[in-house]
Amino acid sequence: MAQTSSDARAGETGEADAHGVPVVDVSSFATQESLPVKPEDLSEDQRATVQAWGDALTRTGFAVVVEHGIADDDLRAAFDASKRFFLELPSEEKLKYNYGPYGTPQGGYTPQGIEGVGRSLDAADAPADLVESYVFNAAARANPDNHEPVLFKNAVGYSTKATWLMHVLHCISAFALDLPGNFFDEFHTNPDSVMRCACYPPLDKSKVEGGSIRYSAHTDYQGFTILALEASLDGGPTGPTGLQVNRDGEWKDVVLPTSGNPLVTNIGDLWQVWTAGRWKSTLHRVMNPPADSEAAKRYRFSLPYFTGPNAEANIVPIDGSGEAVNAGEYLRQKLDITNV
Ligand SMILES: O=C(O)CCC(=O)C(=O)O
Ligand SMILES: [Fe+2]
Repeated sequence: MAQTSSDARAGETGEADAHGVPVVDVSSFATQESLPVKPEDLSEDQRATVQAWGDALTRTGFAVVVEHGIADDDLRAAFDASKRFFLELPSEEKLKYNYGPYGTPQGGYTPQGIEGVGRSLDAADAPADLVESYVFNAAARANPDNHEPVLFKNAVGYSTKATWLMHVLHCISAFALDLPGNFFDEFHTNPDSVMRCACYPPLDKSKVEGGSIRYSAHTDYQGFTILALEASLDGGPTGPTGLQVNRDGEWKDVVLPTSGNPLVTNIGDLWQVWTAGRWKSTLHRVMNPPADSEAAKRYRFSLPYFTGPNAEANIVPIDGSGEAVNAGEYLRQKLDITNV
């Protein structure tokens, strides 16, 4: 049964809702072998899921998805490979997989000090973020020989599971927008999606004093972001995740529910265009833990998967208003301005 944390899940996941990001159980779709196309084919549970999903995205542009069917083992394997890459490989080895600045067409590794995601929002002097990352974009996935094999296998392996979830979210979204369930399929036959492995090292005081945070305020550029946080695998109360969402000018901590394998999802700019602003591409950031706290001494790992439409797709608002945006050109233009 679909539910948000404001009803039956309240006892369990109240914190997440209290912080403004609704929790949506997507099992009524995710467990199906094929996805429904016509509204009359929806079960009662599916209708409730559609309603909860549409409400969440209209209110916040964010939803914490639970019961999505991706196994803990797939996520754990991807996190383990990411930790091995960032923590165990020497810098020279990691740099073998650097093919240029963040957003370089080949994908690969970007050390700290290069990307300042705040620059994507016209903040041309935003400092570098406190993060290193490894990106498997479509070109990287097509050229395994150019990439670190253990990370490739596990991160790309996980991304194939996340791709099914993308289809599930598109189907639920289409119904929530009064469209046929397969409306978004033709725009995702060869999706320009990006699997990103992010590592936020323990805080370095001098960089913090220079104004850097772990990942500065930005909106995501493409379709849905499906974000896995390592804390979600531990099964216990997690407290603030570091991820903060801006609601009405105020920063709110995202806190995960303690069951259901939560994944944080949000829409990027292209879906705001698609929905003619009905759903918002919401500002978010990864804030530094308090100085000298235990969390400030720890690494933080996350696995954001950005679902792109096909690079050549033209995104036209579904209500016919506004101008078309070319998906590939929009992404390129954003990536090109995010390096320090
Ligand atoms: O690491 C996170 O929690 C979020 C990262 C993020 O917002 C992004 O990669 O776009
Ligand atoms: Fe983001």
